[in-house]
Amino acid sequence: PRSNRPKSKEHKRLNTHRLVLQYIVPCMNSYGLCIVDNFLGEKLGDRIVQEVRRVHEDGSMQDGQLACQTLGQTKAIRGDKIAWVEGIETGCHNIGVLLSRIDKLITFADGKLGSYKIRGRHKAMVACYPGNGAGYVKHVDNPNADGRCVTCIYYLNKNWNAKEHGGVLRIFPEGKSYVADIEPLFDRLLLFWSDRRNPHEVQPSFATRYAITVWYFDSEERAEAKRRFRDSTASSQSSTTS
Ligand SMILES: COc1ccc2cc(-c3cnc(C(=O)NCC(=O)O)c(O)c3)ccc2c1
Ligand SMILES: [Mn+2]
Repeated sequence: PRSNRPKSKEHKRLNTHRLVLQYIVPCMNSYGLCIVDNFLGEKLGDRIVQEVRRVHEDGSMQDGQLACQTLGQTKAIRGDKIAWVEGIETGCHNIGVLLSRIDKLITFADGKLGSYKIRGRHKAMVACYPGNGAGYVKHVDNPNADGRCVTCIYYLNKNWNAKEHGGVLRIFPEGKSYVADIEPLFDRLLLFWSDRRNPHEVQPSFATRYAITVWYFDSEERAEAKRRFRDSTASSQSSTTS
């Protein structure tokens, strides 16, 4: 039957083109955030989950930030644990495939996402919220123009039930009367502007919660941020030597 005919390369390219131009671009420019469900399909999604689980079980994730240290009580709830991955490491091939698929979306969208010129990105951040009730307090990813313009998060959690497991990402779009509650569902891709337009929080998670985040740079803002950083380190050196 047609359904399992291997999709020709051209067929896939046209699908991506349509997804970007008819959905992602207009959605980002209107709402500043956009959800794509069933991004890669179950087979590839499963392979990525397996690789992320192994990264977690191998102990390659750094301990998360101190989520909360109630005074006196020694037990500190640690937040998300993370590992930075390029996708070329052994055992991370399918994470690499995910990154190249997101890169393709961003490349197709280039010049149409706001007025950004996207020429690069961070390594991927593979994150695990251990399910001990830790979340992530309300924050802005890029509050001070460090160059990051779009946050892309790929979620990996099958049978996630927010009523029971929590772990909802709540975005508070600046100046809007509504909030966006996003469940970290398997094979879901979320994109949103990284700056102050999108403060957000991860609500306490009560089951292991995996996500892969990539931040894309606007070339101009990134270059400017690097200049500022160089000047600040140069001036601090001169002050110490003088
Ligand atoms: C300098 O070293 C580090 C190391 C780790 C860092 C992690 C974050 C971060 C930011 N945002 C989120 C988030 O919003 N997740 C939303 C979701 O999972 O649905 C998150 O999980 C993690 C930010 C800065 C960091 C700097
Ligand atoms: Mn964030």
